[in-house]
Amino acid sequence: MPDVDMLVLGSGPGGQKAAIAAAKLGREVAVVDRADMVGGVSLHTGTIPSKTLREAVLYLTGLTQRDLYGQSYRLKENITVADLTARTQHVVSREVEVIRSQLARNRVPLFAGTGRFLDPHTVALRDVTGHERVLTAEYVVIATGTRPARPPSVEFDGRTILDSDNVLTIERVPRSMVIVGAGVIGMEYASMFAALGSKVTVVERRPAMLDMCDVEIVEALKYHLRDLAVTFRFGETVAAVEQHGHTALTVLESGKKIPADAVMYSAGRQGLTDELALEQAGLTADARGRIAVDEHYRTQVPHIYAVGDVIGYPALAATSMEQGRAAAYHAFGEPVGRTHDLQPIGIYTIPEISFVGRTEDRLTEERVPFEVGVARYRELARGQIIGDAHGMLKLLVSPDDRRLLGVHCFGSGATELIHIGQSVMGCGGTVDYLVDAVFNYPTLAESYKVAALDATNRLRSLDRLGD
Ligand SMILES: Cc1cc2nc3c(=O)[nH]c(=O)nc-3n(C[C@H](O)[C@H](O)[C@H](O)COP(=O)(O)OP(=O)(O)OC[C@H]3O[C@@H](n4cnc5c(N)ncnc54)[C@H](O)[C@@H]3O)c2cc1C
Ligand SMILES: NC(=O)c1ccc[n+]([C@@H]2O[C@H](COP(=O)([O-])OP(=O)(O)OC[C@H]3O[C@@H](n4cnc5c(N)ncnc54)[C@H](O)[C@@H]3O)[C@@H](O)[C@H]2O)c1
Repeated sequence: MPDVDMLVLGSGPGGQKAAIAAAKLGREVAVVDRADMVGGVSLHTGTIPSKTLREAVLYLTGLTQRDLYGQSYRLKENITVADLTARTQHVVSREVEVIRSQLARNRVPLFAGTGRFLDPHTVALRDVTGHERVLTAEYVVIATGTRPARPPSVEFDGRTILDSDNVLTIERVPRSMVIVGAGVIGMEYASMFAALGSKVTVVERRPAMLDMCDVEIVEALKYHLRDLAVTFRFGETVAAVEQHGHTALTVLESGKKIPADAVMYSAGRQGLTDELALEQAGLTADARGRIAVDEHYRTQVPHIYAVGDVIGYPALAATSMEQGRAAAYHAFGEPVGRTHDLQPIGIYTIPEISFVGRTEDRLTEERVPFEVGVARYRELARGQIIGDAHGMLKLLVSPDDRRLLGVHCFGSGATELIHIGQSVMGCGGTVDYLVDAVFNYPTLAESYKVAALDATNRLRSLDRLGD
């Protein structure tokens, strides 16, 4: 008899939800993680601290209030790191408590330490003192996440040369900053530091950024960030970063040199699989430490599942949670619905971006015809009230069956608003539902009705031509 039905390695969003789901099905389950990492990267260096920091930046700089109270409006003149991080510690410790108590009341023991395979059903758990205990399990879920990828030639010191882990512990807000990599992490931090008044330069190897998003929205984001003095260097690769006292000099392959108070690397992440002794379980990881899985999150060893960032794209907290639940349900024969195509993406840049479904570019590539309906916040009463003139909602509608193919949102509340579109899409609703629905007024949600009317007006012109 194995010691537990399911052993979960990692207590981030994926691991937590796998464990709770298994416990709710009446199974014996245990979770292993370092005592100081309960809640995972999501809680300690990723989602939660970065979003709490963003909230503090928006509040203290008054950035989003300037259209209302004037361009010089600020809540505080000299914003310090202490001002910015005051809430973070509180939020993180409360969340750790929530996770611990959720696990405890579902009778899921949390072992402090890290796990490594001894064989496909046996894991050695090692705590900080080096003490080891061995646990056997019928099923294992690997939810060990990722760490920032660090090029070996760059000497990270946590003061001037940083990654997204130690950017949270900087001593002062840098006057100038280079951000390497214009992925989601890079652009979220570029937005925050630009809002704080740092002179930010973003260096990105590719010719564009955030290519999963709507092109028009990415253009709008670039415009806003340029307005906050962000410089973009697309199609440029960082060759080296040199430290000169308190200044870091970023050298690009093109020969350009950029001096700055700080450099932050956000050039991808590496799966945390090197300490798992995967070979003992008959598993392997790719060069970026990722583990391959099937549609049920099973690895090539069928009783071992892998979920969350360790399996790669989309590498989000929300998707990791869902993968964890799906893996546990699959292991114990519980049916699980699949909503893969309708996972929303939320990017907390300033302003924020969110979307669900396909982009115009993808639909065009796939030769799927669509019509567009747009609502601009400046034409909504709520947009005027909150002083957000740049926000927009875009619906992509099929002219054949009038269903929504994609919803793209930019500006205040985008990451919340997107769920209206997600629900309509998930229930197979058409644009006509949104035309007929009555929304509270004045709200930003009203943008759905305005965009739906815009789309149907265009569809009507097409229909008339057809007649
Ligand atoms: C700066 C930043 C901002 C982000 N913002 C967002 C956001 O706004 N929204 C969003 O959806 N996502 C965001 N993400 C992504 C999100 O944090 C991840 O998708 C999520 O944390 C992945 O969850 P996970 O379950 O894979 O585990 P993780 O959260 O990565 O945690 C893995 C855990 O496994 C543990 N572990 C590692 N090795 C072992 C071992 N051998 N034994 C036992 N335990 C082990 C680690 O200690 C860690 O606690 C952000 C990420 C970063 C870095
Ligand atoms: N809001 C959110 O949902 C959220 C927020 C943050 C992070 N995340 C997740 O975290 C993951 C990691 O994000 P990320 O931004 O670190 O990685 P990424 O892989 O998405 O982006 C890294 C970028 O760096 C560029 N790059 C790499 N080396 C370079 C070099 N030497 N010079 C110039 N450019 C270089 C790459 O071309 C790439 O565009 C993502 O998959 C994302 O899903 C999600």
